[in-house]
Amino acid sequence: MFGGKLRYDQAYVRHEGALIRMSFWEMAQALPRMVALVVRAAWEADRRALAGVVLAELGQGLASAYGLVAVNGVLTSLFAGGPTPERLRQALPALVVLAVMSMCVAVLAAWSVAMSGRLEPQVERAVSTRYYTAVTRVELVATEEPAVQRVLEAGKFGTDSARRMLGLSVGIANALIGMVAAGTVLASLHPLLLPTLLGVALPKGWGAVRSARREYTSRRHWIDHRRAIASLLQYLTMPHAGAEIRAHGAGELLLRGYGEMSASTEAEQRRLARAQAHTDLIASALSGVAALGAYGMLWWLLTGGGMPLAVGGTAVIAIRNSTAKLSSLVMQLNRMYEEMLLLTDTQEAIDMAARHAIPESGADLPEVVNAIRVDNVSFTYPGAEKPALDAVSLSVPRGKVIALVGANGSGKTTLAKILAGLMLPGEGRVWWEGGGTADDPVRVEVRDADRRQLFEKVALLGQDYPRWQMSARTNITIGDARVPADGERLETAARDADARHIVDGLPHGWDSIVVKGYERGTQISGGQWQKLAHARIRYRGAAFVLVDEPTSALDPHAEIETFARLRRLTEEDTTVVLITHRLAATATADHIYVLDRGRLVEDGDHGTLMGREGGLYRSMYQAQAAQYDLVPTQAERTDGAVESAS
Ligand SMILES: Nc1ncnc2c1ncn2[C@@H]1O[C@H](COP(=O)(O)OP(=O)(O)OP(=O)(O)O)[C@@H](O)[C@H]1O
Repeated sequence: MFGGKLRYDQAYVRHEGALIRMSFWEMAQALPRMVALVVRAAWEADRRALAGVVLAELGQGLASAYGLVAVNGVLTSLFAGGPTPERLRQALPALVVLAVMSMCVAVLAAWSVAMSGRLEPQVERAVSTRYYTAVTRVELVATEEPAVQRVLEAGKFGTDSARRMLGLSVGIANALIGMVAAGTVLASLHPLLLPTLLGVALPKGWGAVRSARREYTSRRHWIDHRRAIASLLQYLTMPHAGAEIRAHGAGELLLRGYGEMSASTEAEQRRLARAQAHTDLIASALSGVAALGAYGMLWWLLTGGGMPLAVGGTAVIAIRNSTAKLSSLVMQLNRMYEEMLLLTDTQEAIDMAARHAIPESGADLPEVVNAIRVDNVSFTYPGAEKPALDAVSLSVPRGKVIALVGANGSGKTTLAKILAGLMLPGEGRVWWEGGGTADDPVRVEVRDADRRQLFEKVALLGQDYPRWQMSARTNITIGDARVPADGERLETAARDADARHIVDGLPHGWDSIVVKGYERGTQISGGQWQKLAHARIRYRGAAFVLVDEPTSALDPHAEIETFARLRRLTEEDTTVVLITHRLAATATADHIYVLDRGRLVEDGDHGTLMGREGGLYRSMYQAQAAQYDLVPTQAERTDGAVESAS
């Protein structure tokens, strides 16, 4: 279904350096950096909440340590000589301290939960915003490079890791402080008891890291596979695929594919579970031996008379406390390690995005641009063998309709993207000209230009334009996100694009959501979507309007009307770059450029191009016109000649 296996893409994992990054040493080094990243995000989001969490955790540690000291006091009083009521009375103050400390721990734990609950969503938002802002600034052409695409895609999985890492950091801090408290008390009871704690901790830590690494490697290897399964399942519920799913039986094929692909995933899950069980067993055995050693040493100290019984009792409680904290620490470290790997991916994606970002500054464009000049431009898509554009030179003057014509794949859309500044040419130059004098205009080359200024001058209606599954209003006002939505502009744009009547017919007018399934949701037709898209470029009100097959879904009357409306834009000095296979519409264009396999092969107005015997434009026009019996095809002309000769 996907033309072959999608798993075990080891090369890419190695290429990204993920395996190197995952070494224990690398991760140990990365931990402070990642925690700092999370803490910084938390600090910027909500300082008071962060301070609250830190204080609550430190307070809990202190209270636990005092609690243990109090336990020691209680046990010492109880194991002392004398009558029982007397011993109980002596234990009372320490018991009160113990009760107060327990209450403190409970209150501080609740406070920490409340504060981290407040902080976590804010941290997630901060990191997600950083990631998505960075990704949307990447040069379009960079997103076409598989290596970049993969890093950017992998970064998506770590955006909520920051949130989880914050929760885990709090948990780890809590466990660590608890262990330090118990360790300090243990060391003060007898210095030999402390190293035994390490013996219990180390195997568990080793097991946790090993399992997390294994899970992560598996996730990276199977990333394409998981994506493919998700997209496959998505088709099953997508409204636009619904007809073929039912009528063509495509659903059965997809479900079969899902079954086969899931079987491979399940096998991998089984492998992981077996490996994890194996690792856990080894870690627990080693840790168990160390715990046995700790209790053995305690026994030896007690029997040898080196330690009073009461102190031995406190030591047992301290060891139990610290091993409970240790279990929680190991569990959380395991998850932390995995989340950290994911967050590292996000950080790497943000860094990669920054390296490929559209520059945020550049030369100012002239206030009024009189022409875009394309000079000997070639462009090859990343990974492609042949250029999509090959030494193309042309000019797009202000206030004209310029048509780009050519067969499928001849390079029209690519040229439009270059004109819009969305892609930079591989070779050649694109000049934006204006101001100065007619002989010596101000010229800014697209690579030097402030691209934000350039984009402000452009409105796009692509072949595959987005159908925003939002309100009818947003579908139009999203055309100009720089300013708050303007009702008057909205009405004018809708009227100018012949879209007002569509909105009148919607159950909730402008507030209707143009997709079913929401409360105010409704479905609109393909042509109605296209009219909303036209209204969107009207709303944008840019000097250069680039439209790619703008009437593909419109009925004949609407199509004729739409081309006329686009033509009328030139009366406001707007330039229209029109890509269409409907050559009746290009007949009225001011200038037509004809592309063939990436090269510019003809140009001129309709009359000039039709006068060119054997020309590409002429043959395409005639072939289309012949469908309506307007012009005889070449074959018909030849037949006619044969008939008249005979
Ligand atoms: N994202 C891409 N990555 C790689 N190659 C691409 C990409 N987009 C287009 N191409 C290739 O570049 C060439 C020009 O494509 P382009 O979309 O510009 O043609 P077009 O003239 O607009 O075609 P159509 O009339 O079918 O819309 C084609 O060979 C196409 O396969």
